[in-house]
Amino acid sequence: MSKFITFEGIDGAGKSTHIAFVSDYIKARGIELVSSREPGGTPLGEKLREIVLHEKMHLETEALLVFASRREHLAQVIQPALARGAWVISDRFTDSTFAYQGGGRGTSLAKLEALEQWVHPDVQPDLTLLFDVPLEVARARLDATRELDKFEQEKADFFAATRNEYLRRAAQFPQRFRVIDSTQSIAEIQQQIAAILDACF
Ligand SMILES: Nc1ncnc2c1ncn2[C@@H]1O[C@H](COP(=O)(O)OP(=O)(O)OP(=O)(O)O)[C@@H](O)[C@H]1O
Ligand SMILES: Cc1cn([C@H]2C[C@H](O)[C@@H](COP(=O)(O)O)O2)c(=O)[nH]c1=O
Repeated sequence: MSKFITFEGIDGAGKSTHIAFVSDYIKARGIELVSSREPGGTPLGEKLREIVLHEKMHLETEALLVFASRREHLAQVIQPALARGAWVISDRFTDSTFAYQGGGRGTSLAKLEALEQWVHPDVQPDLTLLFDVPLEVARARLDATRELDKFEQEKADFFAATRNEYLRRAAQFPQRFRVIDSTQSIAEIQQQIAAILDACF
């Protein structure tokens, strides 16, 4: 049976580091896997990603654009894959919108819930891995690696509110969220993820 798995966390929490591991772990069981990301995942979505990550805009414009990218992603990639029985992993999904646009920017959660109902009333992840770290740890990891985009340049308050909203949602939806202490070593985290995935097979 198909599964939809999402990876979440503040920038630098380490989620991208574990996607290859999860991908190999699932494929080793002979399962067809589609690996994607948001914003993006389709040619149109990738164009929207460039705009969202680099242009300044009204906070609600930003929320609308990430949901526009998601609508296309669902139609072109996620829903067809799930319908044929494949597993899908997505580097970010709607929890990112609640955390970044809702928690970080302060867009009304009721408006985001309305958009969620519009764009994917019948689709929710089966499993969401939330990579959780203190802001300073995430920031140090980012500074060590790359040029920062619009979100990554935000201040500590923004990321504190983003992280809080993630943790609030994890408490709200405990059946699908698994919170991973991402201050652990990569090997320890992989061991924890393997145990979580084993429960899905
Ligand atoms: N558990 C860990 N311990 C030490 N370093 C880590 C750990 N996890 C990730 N890193 C390092 O931190 C940096 C950021 O990791 P990664 O790109 O996976 O973060 P991310 O959460 O995907 O960030 P973004 O959302 O901005 O893409 C990388 O250099 C990675 O090697
Ligand atoms: C899906 C989604 C993403 N974002 C932000 C969060 C990140 O800062 C970037 C994506 O970068 P990554 O390195 O690929 O993680 O986009 C957002 O603000 N809202 C969303 O819905």
